[in-house]
Amino acid sequence: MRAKIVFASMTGNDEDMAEILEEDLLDAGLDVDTSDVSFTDASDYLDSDLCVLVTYTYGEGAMTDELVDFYEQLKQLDLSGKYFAVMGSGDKTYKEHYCENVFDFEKAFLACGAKELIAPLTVENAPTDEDIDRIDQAAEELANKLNG
Ligand SMILES: Cc1cc2nc3c(=O)[nH]c(=O)nc-3n(C[C@H](O)[C@H](O)[C@H](O)COP(=O)(O)O)c2cc1C
Repeated sequence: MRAKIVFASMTGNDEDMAEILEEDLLDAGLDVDTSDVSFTDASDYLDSDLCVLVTYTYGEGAMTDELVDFYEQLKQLDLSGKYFAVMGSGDKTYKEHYCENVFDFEKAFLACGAKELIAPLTVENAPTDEDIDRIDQAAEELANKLNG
């Protein structure tokens, strides 16, 4: 099974999350490729069974240019038969905009026909030990569902 993880990160929190997930999925025996959204075309997901997006949210949910480009590419894809998961870091002081881009991408993947394997995983700012445990558990759930 192949997993493609794409991350968007300005200050490193989402990159850290993506790296933790990558290690977990590799340990679970998946073939994993991880890349920065700025250097990735959404069509790269077409080579994978599991499509993952890990993203920040800035500007009260308005997407940054790098995210808009990727989002527009994603919306053109037919991902039926594939699985996806979304996660990301935000800050609850932004209230209704907390991790908004994570949920924007969840909707986009669903519209592309992909099947969601786990609930969106959100983290406040830098992942704590508890958050890392949650990412580990999410990876285990993903691997079990993919292999089951
Ligand atoms: C100017 C600015 C705007 C932000 N806007 C939001 C927001 O709308 N919603 C949210 O959940 N977090 C918001 N955040 C918090 C970041 O998403 C959070 O710090 C996240 O961990 C950054 O991830 P990164 O380290 O991967 O870039 C904002 C942070 C800054 C500095």
